[in-house]
Amino acid sequence: MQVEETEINGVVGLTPRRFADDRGWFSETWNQRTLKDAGLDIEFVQDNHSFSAPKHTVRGLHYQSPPAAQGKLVRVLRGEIFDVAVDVRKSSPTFGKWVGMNLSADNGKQLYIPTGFLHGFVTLVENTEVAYKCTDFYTPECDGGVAFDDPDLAIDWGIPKNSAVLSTKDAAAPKFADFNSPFA
Ligand SMILES: Cc1cn([C@H]2C[C@H](O)[C@@H](COP(=O)(O)OP(=O)(O)O[C@H]3O[C@@H](C)C(=O)[C@@H](O)[C@H]3O)O2)c(=O)[nH]c1=O
Repeated sequence: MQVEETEINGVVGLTPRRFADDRGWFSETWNQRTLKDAGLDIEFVQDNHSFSAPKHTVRGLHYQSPPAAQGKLVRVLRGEIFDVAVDVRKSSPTFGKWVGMNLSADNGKQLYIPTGFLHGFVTLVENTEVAYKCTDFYTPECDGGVAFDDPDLAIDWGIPKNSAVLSTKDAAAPKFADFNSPFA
């Protein structure tokens, strides 16, 4: 397991080893003990899988408030995404800053995003499937969002202006300035 720190404390890139042979390859995509040894002592309770048909589908930026805050371990089963985490921990020196990583079926990379972050991704190719493990259950009453293209966040999604494909909910998401972070 290759562990890659990012510019934001707590957000970590992980690349599990792939054992190649004539058939293809084998990889442990999640091993609690290996991650504990790497400093990530996490318990997951829910696995999610989403499929996005159009290229440039943006899902995010999303969060669940405490007591249902979710840490997420994200990877791509088919296609490619640019995965983004925005630090919204009020006491963090990097509050409001974002970090992004290309995750693809080919590169096998994973991004761990702890609680206290907004999370979103853009698909870079058609028919992209994303899988992620969560540390708490889906709790709609704690669900919230912030506009992915908020100028205050200035996230470089790497896609042409106005090309994002959004859900109705995400298209109406509040501004970052109107978001009162629930994360201490
Ligand atoms: C997230 C989620 C959604 N749903 C349902 C609610 C709704 O009817 C349908 C689609 O939900 P959404 O539009 O919220 O799905 P989506 O926009 O894919 O939301 C996800 O985006 C990424 C970026 C995340 O980080 C996730 O935590 C989650 O917020 O699925 C569940 O049943 N369980 C879940 O865990």
